[in-house]
Amino acid sequence: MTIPAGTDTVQAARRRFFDEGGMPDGLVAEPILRSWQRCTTQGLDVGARPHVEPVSAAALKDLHEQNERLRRITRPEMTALRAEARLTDSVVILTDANGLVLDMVGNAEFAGRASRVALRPGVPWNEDAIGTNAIGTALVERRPISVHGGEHFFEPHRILTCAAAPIMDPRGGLAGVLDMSGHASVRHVHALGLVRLAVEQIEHRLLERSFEGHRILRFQSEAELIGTASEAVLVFEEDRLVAANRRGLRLLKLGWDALDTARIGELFDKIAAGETIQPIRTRAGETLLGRFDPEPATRRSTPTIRAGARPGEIEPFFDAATHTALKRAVRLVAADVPVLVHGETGSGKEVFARRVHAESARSGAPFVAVNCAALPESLIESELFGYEEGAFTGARRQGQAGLLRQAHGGILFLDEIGDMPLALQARLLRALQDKQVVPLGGGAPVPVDFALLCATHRPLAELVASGAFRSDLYFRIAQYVVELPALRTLADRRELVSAAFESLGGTASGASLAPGTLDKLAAYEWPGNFRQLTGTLRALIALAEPGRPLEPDALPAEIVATAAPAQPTPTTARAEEKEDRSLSDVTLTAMQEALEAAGGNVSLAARRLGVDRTTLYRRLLWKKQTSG
Ligand SMILES: Nc1ncnc2c1ncn2[C@@H]1O[C@H](COP(=O)(O)OP(=O)(O)OP(=O)(O)O)[C@@H](O)[C@H]1O
Repeated sequence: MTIPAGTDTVQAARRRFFDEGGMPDGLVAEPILRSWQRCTTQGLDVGARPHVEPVSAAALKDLHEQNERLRRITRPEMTALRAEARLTDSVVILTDANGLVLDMVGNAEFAGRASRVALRPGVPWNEDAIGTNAIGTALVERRPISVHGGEHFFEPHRILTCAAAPIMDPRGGLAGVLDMSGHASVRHVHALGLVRLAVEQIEHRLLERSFEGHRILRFQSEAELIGTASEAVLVFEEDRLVAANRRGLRLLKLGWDALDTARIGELFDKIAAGETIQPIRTRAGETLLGRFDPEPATRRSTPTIRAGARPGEIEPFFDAATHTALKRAVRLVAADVPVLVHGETGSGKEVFARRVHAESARSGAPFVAVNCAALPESLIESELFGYEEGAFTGARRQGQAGLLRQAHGGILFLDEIGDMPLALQARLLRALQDKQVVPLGGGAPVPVDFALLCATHRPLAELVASGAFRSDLYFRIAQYVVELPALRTLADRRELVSAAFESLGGTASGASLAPGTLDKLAAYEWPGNFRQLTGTLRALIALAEPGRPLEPDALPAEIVATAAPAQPTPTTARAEEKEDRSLSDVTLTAMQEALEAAGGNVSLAARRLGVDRTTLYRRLLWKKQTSG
């Protein structure tokens, strides 16, 4: 049954349940009602203020260290969803297995509001303390859930709309929760779909990295899904099932209690050993397709960080100019010439870099991607250069080799290089020049050999001019610059949308786009570029109902509102004038102060001043020239 979740309905349900002590049957979803019941049974007072007890900064630091693996494994999804969250005025949250918020990224303004109701790092959002909320309730229910406005137990939380999914480890334990939260006045229709897909990727990676050397069976109803994050996976020790992903258990109608007890012979008719995909028959009589991973002894040694495309990633498409740039970049990498990839966020800089790696002679060695903007400044140095035993409090016993050394033989991809702190730029330059790494805490220099690709969405040359980026490092890394186009500049977006829908498995899964929906998608300018396009299409595919084309009302509001393709029009010019006017109100001192406070980060300073970045640049350069 679909539950209408309008404000009035929820209010009626609240009155019935909390004021009259009755059952609001059919007025709220069952998981919400179950949660309200749990909260009242354990004595939470709906009229009181929620009891919030944040941990201290030191305890949060410890928790970050304890959850280092989880944080590292979820980083790609956090980064991808962060861009989505910025576009939808929301935040992405990672919690530990107890619902304690470890990290929060996304829209800074909403993060500020969320923090007023204690939705911030260091605060546990479990049901016991906070009442019904997506994080805590997903943990209890052990399944994805969204909690909107007044469905939250406590009154102050009605400003939130949250979608969360528990991250399960391959042994059936809870590893953490991924959540997207925004303001309840905006319904984020795709948030739950996005969070679920992200968690599927995370769980897949958790499993991949945990069971090397075991017998691993991968299966699905369609061969194309094997090898993607949508595959079902079972892990056996000898013939005993020891780990699985959720899809693997679901396809066999098993629960987590099957681990350590079920034997392969009880689950399937005899499966031939071998690495090729073959039909396999479950004991329940269903025929699926599957294959075993190569035996550990015959397996090539796997790099620490996987090469090529990310799991579940689609085959990228490139326009003709980008395709030519790709071929050139492959040749330059072979000649040891560093390449800088420039493009707006989501334009595919990392995808491009991975493709260069896949097509290069270094494809058999690791591709190590480092997002310089995602790492806290204090961590970048130790992550990149590694450290010796006991280099600092909290350092691991045996020290750590660092990412530069992990890239040995392969490609090091420094994403968002424009965000690297100045002090570290000097250290990086030295390592690149000397082709050796000196770990933190001393120790002998270690020679390294990797090809370098860097990427940024920021105008590096201008950062050099404003002193925020070292010119010597710039000339070292930007010997060849590839400019990736923004999607709005591509002439045929209709073809692009159709190809992406196909490639994401939309058609194969029985989904289709109504003509009006395709028109809207093609007319939209995609400010988040490929990331936003693929994210939106993935969410649409997840929402599709068999046999019913997706109508425009399934689209996010900003896409529905799209009219004819927008060209740079007088409106844009007017907007620029307006920005210039608002900037004239900002004094030079305020500009300089904002720039200093932002550590030389012009984008950040511009955001804080509420003006466009390029306009701020123009003013700064103009000021430089006129003051000699
Ligand atoms: N050429 C492409 N073809 C198809 N999909 C793509 C392509 N490039 C990027 N994508 C999709 O967009 C997502 C974002 O790509 P990527 O991480 O490479 O962007 P980016 O430019 O590095 O973004 P950011 O600057 O925000 O880090 C990818 O996960 C992928 O799904």
